[in-house]
Amino acid sequence: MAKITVNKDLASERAKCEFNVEELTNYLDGGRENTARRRRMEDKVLSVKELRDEIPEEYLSHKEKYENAIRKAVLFYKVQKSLDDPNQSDHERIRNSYRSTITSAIFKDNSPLTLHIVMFIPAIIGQGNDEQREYWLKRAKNMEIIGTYAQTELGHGTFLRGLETTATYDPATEEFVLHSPTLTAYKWWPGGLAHTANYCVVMAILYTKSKNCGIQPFIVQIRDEETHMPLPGIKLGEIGAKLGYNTVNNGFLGFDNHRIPRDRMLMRNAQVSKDGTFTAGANSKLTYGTMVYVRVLIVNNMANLLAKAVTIAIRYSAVRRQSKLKPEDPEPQILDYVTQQHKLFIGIATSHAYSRTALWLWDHYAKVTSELNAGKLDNLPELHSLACCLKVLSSVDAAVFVERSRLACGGHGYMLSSNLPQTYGLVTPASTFEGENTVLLLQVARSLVKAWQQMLNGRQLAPSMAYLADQKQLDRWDGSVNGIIRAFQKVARGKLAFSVANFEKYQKMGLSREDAWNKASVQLTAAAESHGRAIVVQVFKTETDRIASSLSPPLRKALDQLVELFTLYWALERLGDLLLYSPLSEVDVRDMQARYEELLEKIRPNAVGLVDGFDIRDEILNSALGAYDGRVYERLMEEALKSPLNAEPVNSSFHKYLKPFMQGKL
Ligand SMILES: CCCCCCCCCC/C=C\CCCCCCC/C=C/C(=O)SCCNC(=O)CCNC(=O)[C@H](O)C(C)(C)COP(=O)(O)OP(=O)(O)OC[C@H]1O[C@@H](n2cnc3c(N)ncnc32)[C@H](O)[C@@H]1OP(=O)(O)O
Ligand SMILES: Cc1cc2nc3c(=O)[nH]c(=O)nc-3n(C[C@H](O)[C@H](O)[C@H](O)COP(=O)(O)OP(=O)(O)OC[C@H]3O[C@@H](n4cnc5c(N)ncnc54)[C@H](O)[C@@H]3O)c2cc1C
Repeated sequence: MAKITVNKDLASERAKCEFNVEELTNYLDGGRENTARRRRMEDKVLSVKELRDEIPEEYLSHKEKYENAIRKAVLFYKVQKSLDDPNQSDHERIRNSYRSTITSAIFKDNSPLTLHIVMFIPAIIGQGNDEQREYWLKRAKNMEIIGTYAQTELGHGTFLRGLETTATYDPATEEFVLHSPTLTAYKWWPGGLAHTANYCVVMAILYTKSKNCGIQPFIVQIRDEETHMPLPGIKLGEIGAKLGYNTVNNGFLGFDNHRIPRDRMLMRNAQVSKDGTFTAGANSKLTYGTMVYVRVLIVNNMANLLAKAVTIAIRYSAVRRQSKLKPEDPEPQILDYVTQQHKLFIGIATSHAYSRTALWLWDHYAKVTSELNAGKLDNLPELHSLACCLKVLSSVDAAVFVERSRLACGGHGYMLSSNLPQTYGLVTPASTFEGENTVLLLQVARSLVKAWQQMLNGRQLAPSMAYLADQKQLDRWDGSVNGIIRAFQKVARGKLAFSVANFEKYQKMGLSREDAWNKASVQLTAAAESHGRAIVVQVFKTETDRIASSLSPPLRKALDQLVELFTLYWALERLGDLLLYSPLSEVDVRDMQARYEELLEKIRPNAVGLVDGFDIRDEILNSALGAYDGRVYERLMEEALKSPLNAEPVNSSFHKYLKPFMQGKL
């Protein structure tokens, strides 16, 4: 293997690191064997030359980008399949791939098959009865059919009960008639729907015996399996260029009285019999299960995307020298500016926080799902609330810290060759898809208000809300991590109490329950956000303590510093709340600030080691600024030279427009 020359600043950063980077990687992967397995997979995928782009994607047309993405998606799927361990359960397969970011090496803007894997197959698993699973899963898993999840419409994304697509049962032919009565009823957004999928799970309002039976899932063929032409009665297309996700092939879909057989309604929960009799499921919200599943996955996805962005920005900050700290000294590495450390170290800590939280949530999800399969529904409301609030917080924080990483790279962060703009394009839609964030916070608030009433009635609360029942005030400020976690719980409790009181006050003033809720909703969402913060700091701390206990002291110390930094960062961000709901004094604030600055200083020598520990290969980072060797300037120039405009010294537009214009001839 050719020896790589590493930028000397990066090399000296690596020499300074106080812990063993490989040990950190193994910790993040969940063990040495998992690291080895992940790397083997990466080696294998990256050895396929055809999966690499000859021309940078950004110089392709919209159409070429899609065609190139499809070409690679097919090949990538085959390589992945050849590495699959058939003995793993679906749960293990997903859990073991939580650190896999290899997809990013192939697609800068995500794959057109994402929805097939992430929603179509899970919808069949979660919504299909045993017979339907048997038939459709085999076809979907073998890629004999490609599907997507078609729920959102042009006129409605959030309000599912307001969907306009109808599925009307016709007992005479034992078929459902799918129809889009208006333009706003057109399905709009589903990934892969435009030109990739030939099937989809369509969420539509079921009518049988002239009764609205609510939203139900239907598996619908939309294109001919041979010719790929849209079937009669189906209108399909692409929704156009977007901020990101441009290779995901998001589409629209309209139905003109399109008929499908009765057995195409996914009938795990609710059923329609041949004569049109509707049997409701145990809980109508089980129909929303696919969304819960994806919200859980998003938390992990956000942690990985943030790890990518912060790796790029930290390495760049070690290489980049700018301005002067002291007049007599040379220009320092920008990483020596404490403001730069403040911008970036929180990104490292946040990625750790959400990757720990994601695993914790995934295990919780798996437990509740197995209970649901056994007919026990008691823990569904808590799971829904947790998935909503952790999806919201992870997506908001990832978007903020990815963008901050980009800004921290100055002008070069604006270049597509840094891969930071595209990474932002991948994190920011997560605040909207799978439930718009404000709307999901309102769902969390709804569950908190309910819990509050249960507490007043002396009933036991779900474990993640149990802290609400602790009525004891904090008698003194305890600035330890555990002390701050308790203070965050007091904040969440206090804000909830305040918003419930106002909600009730507005009703007493004569507002309807709905209007009072709307009027109190800014406070309610703030209480929901605080609840989420309390959960994340607590899970981050307890899970790190639990898993890191066997690590070497230097690594343990570095992880404890990240947990403390994360906790202090949010305490300082939320000073107003803490001053209102905890016994925090001005002196305590000054102490916290001093400790925060001390932590930045302690983390500084380990910063490059910490991002190296994420072990994200250059091919995955795809960044001129973030490569392992730190050849930032050389790579920027190499990438610039790939611009098609640099293929010729004089562009034809000079002779056509500029020259006549400058010579007054145009
Ligand atoms: C760690 C492991 C990780 C492994 C990693 C593996 C690698 C995988 C790589 C990929 C990873 C990530 C993928 C990233 C890419 C993802 C691409 C995503 C593309 C996007 C797709 C979409 O966006 S699909 C469309 C999504 N749409 C929505 O989310 C719509 C949002 N709206 C709603 O959910 C509902 O309308 C809303 C909940 C807002 C209201 O519903 P409504 O029927 O009106 O209900 P309410 O009246 O408000 O409430 C009634 C009661 O129902 C309860 N409830 C609501 N929802 C649920 C639910 N889902 N489950 C359970 N209960 C629910 C609610 O709480 C009320 O209860 P109450 O008791 O009456 O109060
Ligand atoms: C990249 C991307 C990929 C997507 N992929 C898919 C897919 O594969 N399949 C699919 O079905 N869908 C998909 N979607 C659609 C996505 O799920 C919806 O955009 C999302 O659910 C939000 O709905 P909306 O766009 O209708 O927003 P709206 O609900 O119209 O929200 C607009 C504003 O109104 C506010 N608002 C709405 N309702 C309330 C309320 N009750 N209280 C307070 N405020 C409210 C929101 O907070 C927001 O500020 C995708 C979207 C994106 C961006």
